[in-house]
Amino acid sequence: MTISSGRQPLLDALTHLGAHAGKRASHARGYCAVGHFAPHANAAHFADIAILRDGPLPATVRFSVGGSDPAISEKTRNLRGMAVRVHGEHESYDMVLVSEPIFYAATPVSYLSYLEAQAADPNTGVPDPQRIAAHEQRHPDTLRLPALLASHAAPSSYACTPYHSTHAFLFTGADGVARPARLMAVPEAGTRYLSAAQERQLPSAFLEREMDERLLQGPIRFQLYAQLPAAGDPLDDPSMPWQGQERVPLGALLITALADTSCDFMTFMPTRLPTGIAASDDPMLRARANVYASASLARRR
Ligand code: HEM
Repeated sequence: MTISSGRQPLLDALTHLGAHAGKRASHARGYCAVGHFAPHANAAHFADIAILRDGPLPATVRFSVGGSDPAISEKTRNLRGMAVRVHGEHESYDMVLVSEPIFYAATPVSYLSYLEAQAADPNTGVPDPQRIAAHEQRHPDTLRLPALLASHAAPSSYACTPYHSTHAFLFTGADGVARPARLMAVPEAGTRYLSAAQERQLPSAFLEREMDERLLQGPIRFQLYAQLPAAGDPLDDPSMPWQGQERVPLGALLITALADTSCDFMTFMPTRLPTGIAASDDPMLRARANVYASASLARRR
């Protein structure tokens, strides 16, 4: 069913892979949570913005499973998402993060080719292996994330995986200098993937109940960091892992309760940034701004 306008090739390609009317064209399965963000005492040195100076601020969060199918099994070895909006007094800050340090493609052209290669051939009902092979030869950047996802089982909980921005952003510090960094959220519960037995035995939907039970013990915590690049780490390619090990602590994100469907019609925008944080020249990040705005409009129709 058509939910796209036809003016956004990337959105059209995602939609063609099976988007459902009224649902997100990507990360369709998910649910909402609420909590707050407590900045680290020194975070404003790194990024001189009100959100990092003020006390704990309310946050709306959406956890999701990648893909366009709202009924996708939560055991699927694909990306998990954590979208966060920190509600500042004057500005909000959206962080749209995924459970691996890299994304599918280096550029919008490469991502479009990847999505088109995954589409079912109308004659056979399955993707055309020759088209996939031709795509992979032209765009080897799109091989990295699928290999990483296949190398381990799905996270055993939304609370037990790190999340990453994959893009670099520019953070302007108290000294007026803008420094590139990627965002990462590190779970205090540690990183845990499903065991082989859990992959076989768990029902396809288990994550919400797991979170409900976990929240009975208290808030779920993530430490948010700015990951700094090492020399040579690319600032404009989310398909490449960074070697940089240095991290600046920005604060703690606490999830206190699940919130059902309250965020369903919110659009978390990777470019909704407070003054003091700017988008980098990453062409994927630039492309996302238009796509998410169009997707959101289409979803509300
Ligand atoms: C040009 C490349 C990309 C395109 C075309 C794209 C497209 C989309 C679309 C259409 C949605 C649904 C938006 C809505 O209806 O509100 C979405 C959601 C999402 N995307 Fe992307 N995306 C891209 C790159 C990325 C990257 C690099 C990341 C990694 C951080 C990412 C992570 C997510 C997450 C976590 C969601 C779910 C957000 C939510 O829960 O509301 N995407 N994407």
